[in-house]
Amino acid sequence: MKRKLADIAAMCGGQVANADDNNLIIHGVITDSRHIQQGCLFVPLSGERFDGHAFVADSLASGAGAALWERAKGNPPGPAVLVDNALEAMQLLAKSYLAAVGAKVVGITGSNGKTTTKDLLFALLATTYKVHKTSGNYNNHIGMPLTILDMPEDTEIAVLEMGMSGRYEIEFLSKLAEPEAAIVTNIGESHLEQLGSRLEIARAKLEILSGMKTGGLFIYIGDEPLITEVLADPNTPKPEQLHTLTFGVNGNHDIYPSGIMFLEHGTMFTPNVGETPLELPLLGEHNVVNCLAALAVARHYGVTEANMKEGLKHAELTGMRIEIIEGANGVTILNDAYNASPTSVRAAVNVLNKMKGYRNKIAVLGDMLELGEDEVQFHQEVGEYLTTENTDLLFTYGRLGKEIAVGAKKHLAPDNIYAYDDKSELIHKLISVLHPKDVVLVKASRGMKLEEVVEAVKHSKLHQ
Ligand SMILES: CC(=O)N[C@H]1[C@@H](OP(=O)(O)OP(=O)(O)OC[C@H]2O[C@@H](n3ccc(=O)[nH]c3=O)[C@H](O)[C@@H]2O)O[C@H](CO)[C@@H](O)[C@@H]1O[C@H](C)C(=O)N[C@@H](C)C(=O)N[C@H](CCC(=O)N[C@@H](CCC[C@@H](N)C(=O)O)C(=O)O)C(=O)O
Ligand SMILES: Nc1ncnc2c1ncn2[C@@H]1O[C@H](COP(=O)(O)OP(=O)(O)OP(=O)(O)O)[C@@H](O)[C@H]1O
Ligand SMILES: C[C@@H](N)C(=O)N[C@H](C)C(=O)O
Repeated sequence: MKRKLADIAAMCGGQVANADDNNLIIHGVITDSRHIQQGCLFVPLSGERFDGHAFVADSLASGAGAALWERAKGNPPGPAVLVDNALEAMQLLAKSYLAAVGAKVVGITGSNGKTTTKDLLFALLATTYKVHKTSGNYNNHIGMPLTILDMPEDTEIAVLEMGMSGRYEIEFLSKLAEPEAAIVTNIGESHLEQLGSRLEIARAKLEILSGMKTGGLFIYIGDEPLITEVLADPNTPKPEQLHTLTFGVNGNHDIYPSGIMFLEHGTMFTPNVGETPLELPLLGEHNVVNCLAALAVARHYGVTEANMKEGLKHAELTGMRIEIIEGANGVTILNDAYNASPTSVRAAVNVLNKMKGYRNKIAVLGDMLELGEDEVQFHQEVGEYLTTENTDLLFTYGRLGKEIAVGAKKHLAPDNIYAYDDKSELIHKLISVLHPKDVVLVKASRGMKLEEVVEAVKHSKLHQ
């Protein structure tokens, strides 16, 4: 975003203070004083550890053109826009800027697959339009506004990931961004602790309808009865003249794959709505499902089949989502360490199941967080999902990971199950049994930071 200081004040309902020149041109919005860019607007947010106001003077000294400043904090230390609440002002600024740019918005939510689907949709649309997308996982009440404020002035379509861990968070995001099209990827168990039930998760996800434009397009996974139930509920806020499309792997959806071939480093399939076989640079049937949702939106915006095929070839995917890493030591790693829930762990194990020609299939699984009171049962059920078909050796990490080991005893021999509370001990034992022809799946919730295991395995010298 590039605007005059006075215009920024008008856009966010603030007042300019301490400025020599109200027409000072501001480039971009930054919330971290450690990453100031010359001429930016510094926005002081209050978080769990800091109040950003403490860094306003430093930010201005480092080159920020101006800062938002909450009136309750007294006099600003330099050029500022006075507001009541910096975060709310930043959100309002984002909404105003989005309206000025006039980009069409596609909102993406769901328990799993938001980031992957966002990356795939960007790849498809970018063959035909000027597209902006959420970077990384910037999908909440701070990240999405920052994504919008980072959007180039000539953006035609903005693909915005909308995350939540409580009710009405997606309603807020949807009403801020006013999507013309929206995707719900699935209803899993993520953040069940806060929502209490999968029905509540479905209700939270379908809040994305509440801000949609009239005549908008809602695309959702057709296999999920909870979505169908909430969509049919007359109390679910939705726009006038809403169009809907369903996607899924079996045939009774609007868009489905008419054939899936699992390759070594990707997946090939032909969507029922096209003639052209598409090659997806991702493993797993679940990623074919994600791609179907993206294809539905791309078709809606007139992207040709040839461009879709080309777009997928060049898709830039966010790492740590079943990312294939070929270690120098010959070990193949499936780095799925970004996050985990029962649904996503099963999806990853299904990938392991289809991998052939490896000496050992090794699963390194850790705690799945925020699952609520049934967390032990969820972990044991994941353990029971492991069989000698999909897993030769199981390593678990964490208090709840131990429960995966308990469940795994249903099908795996006890000698093939190793449970650890200490990550370095797990790594030491894992490396001692690794062989160049092994494949290792690494997966747990974000809070478990299992990427440390990935790094260790990637760089280890094997003993065998
Ligand atoms: C506010 C903020 O951005 N904080 C980030 C910061 O945290 P930190 O611990 O450093 O400090 P504070 O938050 O207390 O700092 C307040 C501000 O002060 C700034 N500051 C600090 C020190 C300093 O020297 N100078 C400064 O200017 C600071 O920059 C703050 O602005 O850094 C952390 C590490 O990088 C960040 O993790 C933290 O980010 C918070 C958590 C955040 O929400 N960031 C968003 C931009 C974002 O989108 N992050 C996503 C993750 C989003 C997410 O978890 N989504 C959920 C679903 C939604 C759940 C929702 N209920 C929620 O609350 O998020 C999901 O499941 O996907 C990301 O980073 O991936
Ligand atoms: N459709 C799906 N069904 C099940 N698991 C999925 C699906 N899509 C992605 N996953 C898995 O879910 C995890 C998160 O993927 P991704 O980051 O794309 O989703 P997300 O919704 O953005 O996640 P988060 O809410 O944790 O940020 C990864 O392990 C990925 O392999
Ligand atoms: C990414 C973050 N919002 C998240 O999903 N948290 C998981 C449950 C974790 O903390 O590991």
